[in-house]
This record gives sequence, structure tokens and C-alpha cells, in this order.
Amino acid sequence: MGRYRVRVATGNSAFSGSNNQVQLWLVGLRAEVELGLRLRPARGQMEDFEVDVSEDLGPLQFVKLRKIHLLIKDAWFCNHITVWVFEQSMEEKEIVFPCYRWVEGDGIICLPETTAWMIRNESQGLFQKHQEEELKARRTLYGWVSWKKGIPLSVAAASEKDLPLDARFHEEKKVDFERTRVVGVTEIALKRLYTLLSSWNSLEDFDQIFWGGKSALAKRVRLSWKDDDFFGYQFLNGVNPTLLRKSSSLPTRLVIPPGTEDLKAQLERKLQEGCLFEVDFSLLAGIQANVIQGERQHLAAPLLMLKMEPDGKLLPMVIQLQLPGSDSPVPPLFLPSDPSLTWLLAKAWVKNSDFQLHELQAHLLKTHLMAEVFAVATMRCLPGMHPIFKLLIPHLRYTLEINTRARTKLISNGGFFDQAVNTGGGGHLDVLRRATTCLTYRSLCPPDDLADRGLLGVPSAFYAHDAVRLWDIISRYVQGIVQLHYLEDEVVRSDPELQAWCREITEIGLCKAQERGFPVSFQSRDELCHFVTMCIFTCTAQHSAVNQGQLDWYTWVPNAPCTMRQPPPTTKDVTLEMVMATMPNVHQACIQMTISWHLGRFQPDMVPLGHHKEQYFSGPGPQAVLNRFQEDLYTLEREIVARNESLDLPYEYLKPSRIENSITI
Ligand SMILES: CC/C=C\C/C=C\C/C=C\C/C=C\C/C=C\CCCCCC(=O)O
Ligand SMILES: [Fe+2]
Repeated sequence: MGRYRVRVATGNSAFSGSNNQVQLWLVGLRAEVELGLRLRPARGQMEDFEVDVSEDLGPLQFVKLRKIHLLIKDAWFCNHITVWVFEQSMEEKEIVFPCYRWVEGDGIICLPETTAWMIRNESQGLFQKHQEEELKARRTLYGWVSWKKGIPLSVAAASEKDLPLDARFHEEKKVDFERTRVVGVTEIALKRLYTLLSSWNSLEDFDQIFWGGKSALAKRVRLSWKDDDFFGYQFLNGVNPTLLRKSSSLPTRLVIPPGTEDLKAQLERKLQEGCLFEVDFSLLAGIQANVIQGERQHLAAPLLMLKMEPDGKLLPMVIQLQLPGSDSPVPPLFLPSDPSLTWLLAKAWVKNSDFQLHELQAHLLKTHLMAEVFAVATMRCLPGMHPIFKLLIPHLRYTLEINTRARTKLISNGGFFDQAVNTGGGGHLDVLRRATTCLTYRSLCPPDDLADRGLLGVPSAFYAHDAVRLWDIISRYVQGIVQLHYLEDEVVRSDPELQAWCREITEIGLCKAQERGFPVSFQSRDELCHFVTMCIFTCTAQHSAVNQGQLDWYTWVPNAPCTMRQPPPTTKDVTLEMVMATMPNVHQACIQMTISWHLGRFQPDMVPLGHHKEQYFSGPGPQAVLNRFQEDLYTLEREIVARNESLDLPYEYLKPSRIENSITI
């Protein structure tokens, strides 16, 4: 018995309130009581009321709530319920029941209090029963489907409309996304009209469709894209810093034609000096090129060799556009000393190939689709009271919707890849399949990946430096939360939901990825922390590193052409007509620029890394861990700002304030 003050907090997004009435129960260890209230929750409001309860409820464990609709069903977004207990001779006690979900229909929803997972063993199985019922419902809502064979599984939803309401964009996000789409489509149409009567026979003609005003760096790209050091820089710190690796030997595919022995001597010297680097696009070899509006597009599978200069510049030394084969046992090598248009076209072929592997492998597969697997497995295996659910859920916001939209508009039949990209038309799916077969656990963990690629400690590798710093900061945050909940390794080993989550990701979502180093169980807190750190890094920092740069590096189309309309050159006499006949046409270029802007632009409702408002945890311990996380991020922010001040090209994509807390675009 005692007096209770109850606070009902409603979300702040549009339509979060409800005209339906809400009924509440308090559920204690010894009894439960219906509060007899009928409140209509209002958007952004916290509504308090007090009740005297005669029964002895015992320690509160749940709040139950139900929305009652007479005529119209009006979903309500409940943030949380907070209860203060005033009991005789005891000071007031605050108990929080997090929700952060839509309340639809008229079923009863059970909210466990925030420390429930810690006391689940002393509660007569009440929490266990709740968890089982919750996961049973979630497994119905969040199903797996194999969208295309050979790539990670996705959420079962034919379009975003089929997703559960809790996985959907909130109104503000939806309105902004749809508005941007309309702006983009209108822009494409206007640019088509505008260029109908104009020339398209010089590289400067791309100016007619260029949206330089949206990014200072994009304007710099337009000015400097032809320069070799600017070209090389992009493999270290551009929109795709994931392919560059330090050479440990001359690649076997690099057949040196007779008469170019001095090139071989230069390469070997750089190799001995430890400053030879390579980017190998062999993954594209044999991929079927797209046919766009009846016009066959073309693909290459380049190898690029570069040398790291003492001043940190990375300069291209040689480009081989095709793998040696029966029809071309000694493919021509293109050199910086070749005629300027020949060398420019060879570099353009490298950047077109980089566009394919960046968007399909680094961006779509290794961030978006990985995050989707984490999201579906989390919803299917971890109850809302589980500490790893609470840790991860802020980093999974909106991902299922943006990925579903990608499957219906970007990589679908007739989608933007089919309309404007030379791996479109089905080749893009084969690239995704090939990339999946070489998607290792190590490649998703920067300390391992960058060590394997020989990029640790390279002074001009700013992505590498910032990625390792962020990994360590996120790792400390994850360890802080894990150590509060798992007091020894045995607790990890004996957590059935956690072990099921691990298996669901590796064996189901990633299709038996244990062969690629992914775990099928966690035997220690360290193993758990490493994996969860990888999840959060992938959903935040890594996506930021490969997403934001689309606006800066892809809107000047010649710097990263989305398609190539003529075969790669096999001789050195290249003309401007050949270059313009190869580069994307006006329509394709407009699509590239528009989608690159759509995806790379700053999201107006973005939540910066570590600054989500939802409070799934409560108490001083988790709050202290989160505070430390935010402080570490702010320290890194200041470090990066200071470092960038001395750079001609500041590297901004891993500045914490620019990293979104989840993959939403
Ligand atoms: C021509 C395409 C140019 C650049 C983008 C290419 C590939 C992007 C790869 C991965 C992106 C991952 C997710 C994007 C998610 C949704 C995109 C939806 C765009 C469609 C907009 C619309 O019309 O709804
Ligand atoms: Fe993205």
C-alpha cells in the first residue's frame, strides 16, 4: 500500500499523441492494480497524476498499458512511464519503464522496469514469461528473407509499407526524404531540358549540370580532379578508403611488357623502401556490363600501383586496366608519362571501378546490409530488457526502412543502378555476391583491417587514424556497459538470448559466415565486447566514412563516373571525342549527381553518435559510462578540428559531430 506518482511521457514527433484513451496497471512482485485512469496522451507532453493504492504491490516490476479506441484507432508513441513510490518511512523511489515504441491496437503492452534484467532470477519467472511472449511477437513482426541468393538475408518486407510501425521513418524524416526525392527528380528533368540544345563534347560541359554549391569540397574536386596527387589522395581519405593496401610483393597479375624494365625497377625500389601501395579491382573481372537504353556499357578490372612520397602524398605509378588473359596476355600499362588524355582516361576507368566497389561493397554490403542483419537478429533474439538490446537499439534507427527503399528504388529491376551504372542490370548483384564471399569479420574491425592493409601509422592516412581512435572510444563505451551487466565470463556463456543472437547473425543473417571468421558463440566478455563494438562502429563511424563523401566526390561526375559507355582503351592514342563518348551521358550524369546528393547530404533530423535521447538504461552506472563516451567523443572532435586546421584537404567524415548514430540514408 502507498502513494504513487505516475508520469506518462509521449514522443515529440508528429502524430505521437493519440485521441484514444490509455489504461494503466502497476504490477508488483506481490500484486497488481489497475489505476482507473483514462488519459489522452498529447504529443511532446509529460502528464503526471497521483494515486493511492491500498494493496501491497511489493517491488514494482512492470507497468501494463492499453490504448482503448471507441471508433478510430490512433497510434500513440510512448516514450516512457516513470513512477515515484512514496512508502511509509521510506524516501521517494523513482522507477523507470522505458518504451520508445508505437502503441497500436488495443492489446495490453507490458513494460519491465529498467533494472529488470539484473533481477530477473529473483522474480518468480515473471520476467522470463514476459521475455518469451515479447520475442514470440517480435519473431512474427520481423522475419528473414533472402532477397537475392548469395548475399546477406534481409527483413521480410516487399516495401517500406510492409515494415512494422516501430521500424518506419518518423514523420519528419519521411517528409524530408520524400521532398528531397521530388527535388532530385525535378532537377534531373530540368537539367535534361536545359542540356537538350547545348553541347556535350568537352569535359567542361559537365558544368552545365554541376551542383557545386552544395559542397565546398565538390567545387575543389571540379578544379583538381585531373591532378595525380588529388587522384591518389582519394584512396586514402576519399569516399572509399577501404581498398588501398600496402604491397608485400609485385602483384602477379602485373605483367611488365618488354621495354618497360625501368618501370619494374622503380616498382621494386618502392617495394623495398616499403612505400609501394596497390588497389586491385579484380573482383570486377568478368562481371556482365549493363545495357542502358539499348546501349551496351563497359567494365574493366583495373590494378593501380601507387607510391607514398615522404610528404605523405600518394602518387599513381601505373595502371593496368584488364587482367592478363588469353586474348591479351600482356595488357597495356598506362603511365603518368603517357599523353594527358590517355592517362586521364585510364584514371577515369580506375575511378569508375572504384565507384562500383565503393557503392556495392563498402557502402551497401559492409554497412547497410550488415546493419540490417544486426537489426533483424536483435529484434528476433533480444528482449527489450536485455542490456545488449538497450545498447544497440539507438544505432539501428531507420535502417530497415532505408534499406528496403534501396531494394525497391536503387538496386531493383529498373532502379537507379539499372538506369545509370555499368554494373547495373544484374552485374551489381554478382558483385554483391562476390563481395559477400570475401566479407570477413576482420575486415569490419579497423584495428585488424588496417593492420592487414598496412595502413596503421601512415601519417597521411587520416581515415585510418580517426577510425582506430573511434574504435577505441566505442570499445570503452561497450566494455563499460557490458561490465555493469556481466560480472564474469560465465554470465556471458550462460546467457541464452545472447548466444542465440550471435548464432542468428552468423549462421542465418550472414549465411554461415563462421567460415569467414564470424563467431557462433561468445565465450567471454572480451569476445562479446569486440563483436558489439564492431556492430556499433559499422552502424555509425564506418557508414559515415563511406556515405558522406558521395556529396563531395561524386557530384563532379568525371571524378567518379557511374558508368562507361565505350570499352577501355588498348592503345595510347586517346582523343577527347573518345573520352566524352566513354563518360556518362547527360541523363546518366544527372542521375549520379542527384542520387549522390540525396544520399550524401546532411540529414536534418540526424542524431550525432552517442547523443540519442532515449534512456533505455537508468541509474548512475550506465549514465556514467554514457557521459564518459560523450566526453571521449568531444576530445576526439577537438583533436580532429586541430589536425584539420593544418591540412589543405581537411578529413571530416569521422568527426564525431558528423557521425550519425545509425544508418538512416
Ligand atoms: C546512380 C546511383 C548513384 C549513387 C548511389 C549508388 C549506390 C548507393 C549504394 C548504396 C546506398 C545504400 C542505401 C541507399 C538507400 C536508399 C536509396 C534510395 C534512393 C532512392 C530515392 C527514391 O527515389 O526514393
Ligand atoms: Fe548510406
